Amino acid sequence: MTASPISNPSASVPYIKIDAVSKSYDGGRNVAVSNVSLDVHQGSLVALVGGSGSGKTTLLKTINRLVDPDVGEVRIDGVPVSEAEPPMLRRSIGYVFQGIGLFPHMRVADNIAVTLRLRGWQAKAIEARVAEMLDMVDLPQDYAGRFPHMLSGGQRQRIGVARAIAARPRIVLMDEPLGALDPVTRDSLGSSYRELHDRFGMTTLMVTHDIQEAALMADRIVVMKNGRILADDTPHALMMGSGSDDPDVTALMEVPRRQAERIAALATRNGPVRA
Ligand SMILES: Nc1ncnc2c1ncn2[C@@H]1O[C@H](COP(=O)(O)OP(=O)(O)OP(=O)(O)O)[C@@H](O)[C@H]1O
Repeated sequence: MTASPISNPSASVPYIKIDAVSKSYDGGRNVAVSNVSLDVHQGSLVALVGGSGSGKTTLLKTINRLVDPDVGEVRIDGVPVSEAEPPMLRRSIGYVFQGIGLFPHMRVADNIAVTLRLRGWQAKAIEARVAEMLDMVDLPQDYAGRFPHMLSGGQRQRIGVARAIAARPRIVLMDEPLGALDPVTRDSLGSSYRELHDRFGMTTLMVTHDIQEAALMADRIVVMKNGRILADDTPHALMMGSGSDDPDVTALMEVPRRQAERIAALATRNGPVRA
């Protein structure tokens, strides 16, 4: 029998364990991830941040086996993902990426219901869950009958999030999930997502370029550079400078701290505020 690493999650910690993982491309010339170890505890939301090409997406994909490491191992609830059939593993892990490929010939409702159908849900239950998901991502119910080409980029992105979490997976991997959204929707969907994440006890790894979003949404921020982890701590510790001495991390964490100060100052002054 094929092992199913997330069929029986227990309270054992860490829930996801990335152990000394390395991955390179082009016959070893391009090192994407270099000897990375990371523990993710059940119920936590961890943000992966770092410059372009720092290895965030590659690392994320080792969890649902879109990428298999050259060296090292990923375990979910103690079971190596290498023992799972990739299609079964992916069906049990929510995955959202920017520009997510909705099925163009399928209406929104059917796109959201893909995993539910694969799991054999009854029509009534599917209909109810689709309606709940549309509410969650703040789209009117009559969008259920639309095709993806009838939606804006941001609306498609919201359907991508709805599809990924419709079956309430225990693990959700998000790669720039809120990237195509306007700031108001981005903020609102980010908060709704965090609420659902907590309500349903999901465990989320989220790649984002927005450090402010990471600080506001995540329990922990992992900063990557050149395939390695530079820092891994709570937003508070990193913003207070106690999480890392690395100058890149300090510069990165200065951004939300200074923005928060400038916005707080705006509330008490007239006119532009400079940091
Ligand atoms: N399929 C691939 N084939 C060859 N090289 C790849 C492949 N995927 C990623 N890379 C390379 O691996 C490195 C890490 O890429 P990765 O996408 O993991 O970084 P990232 O931090 O997610 O970047 P970004 O923020 O720009 O999305 C980069 O140098 C990239 O060019």
